[in-house]
Amino acid sequence: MSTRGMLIVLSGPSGVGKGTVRKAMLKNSSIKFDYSVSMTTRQMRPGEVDGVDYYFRTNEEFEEEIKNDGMLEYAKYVDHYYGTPLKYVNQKLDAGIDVLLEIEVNGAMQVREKMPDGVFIFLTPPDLTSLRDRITHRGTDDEKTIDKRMEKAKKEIQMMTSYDYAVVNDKIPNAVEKIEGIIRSEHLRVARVIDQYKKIIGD
Ligand SMILES: Nc1ncnc2c1ncn2[C@@H]1O[C@H](COP(=O)(O)OP(=O)(O)OP(=O)(O)O)[C@@H](O)[C@H]1O
Ligand SMILES: Nc1nc2c(ncn2[C@@H]2O[C@H](COP(=O)(O)O)[C@@H](O)[C@H]2O)c(=O)[nH]1
Repeated sequence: MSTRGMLIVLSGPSGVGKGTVRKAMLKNSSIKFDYSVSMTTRQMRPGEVDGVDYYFRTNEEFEEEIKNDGMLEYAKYVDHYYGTPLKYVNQKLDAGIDVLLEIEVNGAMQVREKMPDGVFIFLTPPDLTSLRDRITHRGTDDEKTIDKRMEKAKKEIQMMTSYDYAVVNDKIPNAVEKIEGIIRSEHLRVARVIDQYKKIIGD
């Protein structure tokens, strides 16, 4: 019997660099995981691809998914729905593959309730000025939206105490190295590997 995959939840304020760090890990790292593509009702940004960056859906379609118990978690963030389709996550975990979710804090707390053996990592900015600079330089949001995201960010950072780990994204390679270290250590937890030893030690 293969061991169930590990669920890794990466949260942190919008613009802190979650996507950048995840892409760096998928490209270079010896750590293997699949990324769960979220569903959202927000507008597609230039360069984004449906099914790759998000599943872009209407409000009605999203609410239908909720009604059909199709979401592991969902939340409203700055006027739009965001959520994690449940089926993909379960399929991968059942196949022994680690899955990474990149989600905001309210959704992460729903996942904590449903899948408490997940690993919950909070990515923080070095400070709020750098955070604003990152969102601004990304060039995807107008000033009003940036203000809303910064207000959210302050509240989200207060939620860091509900996570298992905090990683500062000062430089991308530093953050990647720390997250890789967390994942490696988490794989060694006795609770995760005990099934493999049952033949030797008995039940
Ligand atoms: N360590 C870093 N130093 C400087 N800039 C960074 C760093 N990490 C990411 N960035 C930049 O910050 C911007 C936001 O990064 P990214 O889109 O990955 O954030 P995010 O947390 O995934 O945002 P969202 O949650 O809104 O999708 C990008 O322009 C990215 O290049
Ligand atoms: N609760 C969830 N939050 C999600 C999900 N996918 C993304 N997000 C978070 O939303 C904000 C805004 O994202 P953006 O792409 O519009 O900048 C950010 O904090 C994301 O992490 C999800 O499935 N569930």
